[in-house]
Amino acid sequence: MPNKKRKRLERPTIHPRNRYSENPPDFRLLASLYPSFESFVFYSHDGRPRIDWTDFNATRELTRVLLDHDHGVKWWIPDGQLCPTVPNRSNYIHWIEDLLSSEIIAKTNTSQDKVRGFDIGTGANCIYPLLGASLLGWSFVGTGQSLLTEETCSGQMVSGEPDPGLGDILSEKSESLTSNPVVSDIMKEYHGPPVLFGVVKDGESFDFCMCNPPFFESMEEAGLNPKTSCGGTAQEMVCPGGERAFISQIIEDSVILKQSFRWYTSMIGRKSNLKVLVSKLREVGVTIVKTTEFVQGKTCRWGLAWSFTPPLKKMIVSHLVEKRKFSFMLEGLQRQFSAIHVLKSVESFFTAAGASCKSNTLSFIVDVTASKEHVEAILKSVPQKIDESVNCHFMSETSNGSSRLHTPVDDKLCFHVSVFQQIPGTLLVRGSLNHDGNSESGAFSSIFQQLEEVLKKEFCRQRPL
Ligand SMILES: C[S@@+](CC[C@H](N)C(=O)[O-])C[C@H]1O[C@@H](n2cnc3c(N)ncnc32)[C@H](O)[C@@H]1O
Repeated sequence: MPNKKRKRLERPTIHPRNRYSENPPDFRLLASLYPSFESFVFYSHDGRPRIDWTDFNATRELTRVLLDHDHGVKWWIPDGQLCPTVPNRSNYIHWIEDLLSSEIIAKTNTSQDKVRGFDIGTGANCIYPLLGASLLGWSFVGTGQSLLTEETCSGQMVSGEPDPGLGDILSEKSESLTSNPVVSDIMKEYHGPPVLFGVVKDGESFDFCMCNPPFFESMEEAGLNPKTSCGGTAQEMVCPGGERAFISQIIEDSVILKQSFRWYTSMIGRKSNLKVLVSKLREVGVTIVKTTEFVQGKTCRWGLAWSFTPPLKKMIVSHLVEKRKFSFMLEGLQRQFSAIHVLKSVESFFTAAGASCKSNTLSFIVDVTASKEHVEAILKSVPQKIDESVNCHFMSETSNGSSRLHTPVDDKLCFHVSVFQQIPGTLLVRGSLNHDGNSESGAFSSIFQQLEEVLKKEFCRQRPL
């Protein structure tokens, strides 16, 4: 099979419970049912019905008819506001549903009968509360600068009578979005109105929060995709520092609010930001991190979730996927460096934490033995504070649902790291555990990720984001 094709097949796809996963929207049927939509549908040479994705009116009409036809929701947004795509946004809702039903962390007593969510930045379109309520019966509190005035927002939700519950799903909090002096000292990158801390009331608790953040730093950056027209005003799309600053603020707020939310989650638009934010979570002492990829057509986004709720250890064991070998590439190696420099740096990385190392410069291998204390020292070697009271478990989820978990090591860790030349300017670094063991595998994975960051910083040319 040609490489390109195989790659496409291996990509994660739409969430299996997404109602459009087996049956994508049927434009022909919708056009026959909704004359207002019919005028946007045209037929290509092969007879397939299409719409012009660069036409805001067409995408808005599609969203309107899908919400009406498949969710019983009457919906509309004014010209130019951010227009959501229903199948895409449903993926995030189903992922949260997975998190809530998984038994990775303890259930809390916030989880009464009805799931209670908090939508950061509901926007004029109110899409997440609408989908969460219509698909799963959840209730929401929503916040946002561009949340529509009460009459428009509730008008969107209740005018279609099919779901009487929808009127209750959203209580608005936009009035809280004034600057808050209490939080100003913790805002390092983000300089906007409060996000969670200062907005959530004392004693209030939620099953989860979710966020589709203002992704961009400027409107120029936001207008980069000429192939679609989803609208979006500056107030909806832009914040100083972009999504990285915004989600960093959610993380900092979560450190204060801790178990007020069972799960903190956010969508992320750039993979490079995912890595940075996962590192940040590692620093602040969360108990668990989960990541996922949302793919829908040509759009790819990432989901990040974390919690301060204690993990259920027994359940965690069953989630473990043992892995003894890890590897990464060092691409764009700066000219003056070669495999030997990298090998030396690998050795210093481990000896600096007290681990013992034996290098073989002929075969480009370093043998490492690290005690529990050395492992802890390596994991703490990231600058900035770490909450030492919490054992950290980092999980990432791949398209096939497998998970990686990083638990503290019980005894000592023995492994070797090899450096291979791939092509000029590119090295492969591979780490292999010398023996089996689940907890070793978890800790080793964390250490290896850290090693990757350090080596990339030291040896690779930084690409502009
Ligand atoms: C990309 S839009 C997402 C809108 C909608 N949730 C969606 O998925 O289409 C980001 C939203 O965050 C809002 N926002 C910006 N700063 C905020 C803050 N400090 N608190 C809450 N919402 C904020 C913006 O006004 C905007 O509506």
